[in-house]
Amino acid sequence: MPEALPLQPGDPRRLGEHEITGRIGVGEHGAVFLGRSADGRPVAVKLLHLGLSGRPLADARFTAAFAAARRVAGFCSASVLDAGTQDDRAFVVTEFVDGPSLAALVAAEGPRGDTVLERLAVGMAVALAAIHRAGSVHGDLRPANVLLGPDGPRVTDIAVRSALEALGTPPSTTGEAPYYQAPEQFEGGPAGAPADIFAWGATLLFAATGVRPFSDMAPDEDPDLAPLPESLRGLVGTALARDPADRPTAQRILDRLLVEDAALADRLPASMVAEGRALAQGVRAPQPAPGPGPDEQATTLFSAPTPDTEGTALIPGLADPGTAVLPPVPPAPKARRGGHVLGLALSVTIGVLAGVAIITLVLWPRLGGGDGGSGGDPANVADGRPVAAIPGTFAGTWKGTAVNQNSGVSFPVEVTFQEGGKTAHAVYPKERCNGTLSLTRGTGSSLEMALRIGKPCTPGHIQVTRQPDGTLQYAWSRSENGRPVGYQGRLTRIG
Ligand SMILES: Nc1ncnc2c1ncn2[C@@H]1O[C@H](COP(=O)(O)OP(=O)(O)OP(=O)(O)O)[C@@H](O)[C@H]1O
Repeated sequence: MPEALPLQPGDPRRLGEHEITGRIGVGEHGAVFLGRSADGRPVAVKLLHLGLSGRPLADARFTAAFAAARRVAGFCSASVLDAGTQDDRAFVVTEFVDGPSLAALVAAEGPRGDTVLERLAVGMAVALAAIHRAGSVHGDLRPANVLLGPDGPRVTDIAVRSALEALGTPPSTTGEAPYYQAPEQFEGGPAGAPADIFAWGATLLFAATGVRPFSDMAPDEDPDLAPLPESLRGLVGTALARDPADRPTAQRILDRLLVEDAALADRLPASMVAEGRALAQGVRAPQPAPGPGPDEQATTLFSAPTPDTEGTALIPGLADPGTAVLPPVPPAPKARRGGHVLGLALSVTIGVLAGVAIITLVLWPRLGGGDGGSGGDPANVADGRPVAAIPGTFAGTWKGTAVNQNSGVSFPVEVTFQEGGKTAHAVYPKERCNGTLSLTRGTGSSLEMALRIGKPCTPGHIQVTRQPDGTLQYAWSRSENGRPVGYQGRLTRIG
């Protein structure tokens, strides 16, 4: 089984048919657990934060939302294996993908080069063509939902957005989702197949530049397409058309990239090309059996030399996403918790670095001459030396979404650190709170800070910890009536 962090008190031990064995991470809508299916395969189980009480027919509505998605097969998507409800919560089970998300990799290492962009373009289009062909819609394609597995990109979270909508949850206006949404979605229109195509283009531009191409408002300017390889520029331009009718279908994208541009097809794994061409022609290709490691074709092609310096740059290791998570609430006294949690994260990290990181290095090289990314130096994430002031690796403005797992409430957080300072500035935009974080003690990789903040926000203890994927874990805690309470989230550097 892949590595994951241990389960916490209160975490489920079983969801549906699936044994739950560890924690992978927490997102805006749910916690993702590592599980084992009845046949022993590793699976990822997303348990939504949302409670179901008071939502009539929640079980039927939720499972129906995945009916079409469960028919999607293909090696560029994380297949939906099951969906259901248990103890007032809804869960969805997908194939486990052993690799970081595109968002995490770009945050840690910077933009990707042409070869990777072409693989991503085709891989995501293969996934979308299969999803649309099955009569489903992704609804929330973005860099966090593209996992970079050993055998290629895999699109995950298929139909989760429509399942949330089926439960009466309005589309998220916080977090990352709005930055990749098509104009029609801002006008309250449906997230149909053309919206997925818009998100395909926006996600590729993010991968090419390392920054989001649009703001969280309806896109109103044409983005600069120059950072994309010439092979993708025209297609991404039309994918980002404001009128959904002007966008190509996923099938048309595959036709252009794999049938009309044979040179591009020569640079990709043969299995990906075969599946893409079959989908372009409206037939289903034979499905490759999902394998745990890099297949022969993928390895050959992903490690092929390229005109730039891709593959030669030594990228510090990235760990399994599971290492990037701390327990939601400190279960033990503070001093022990810091050491225990960090030690735990490190031991898991060390265990997987040799596997995932080496595969990631070889298969997902960055742009030659890139700036090394905005996420600091993940190789030194284990820096346990005490510090008296904020280290340079924390400097900058970081943004993300925190989740209170007890209440299920999520909210955005923004924190700005200055190198050499002893305080940092925290903003909770939704609550309109500004606070000051004062360093109480810390190491090169983890800072303990006291948060002073006015109502409606609450002061408390903050622990900010650098993660192997270049993000920061931001955990708030305090004791209420002798009981620890807390929230936490992952922050990505934005400036
Ligand atoms: N199928 C999967 N296999 C392996 N890891 C996964 C899978 N799905 C999600 N993860 C990992 O689990 C963690 C949490 O994922 P999640 O989807 O909740 O994050 P998010 O996209 O930021 O949040 P949300 O989708 O709720 O807005 C991430 O590290 C993600 O890479």
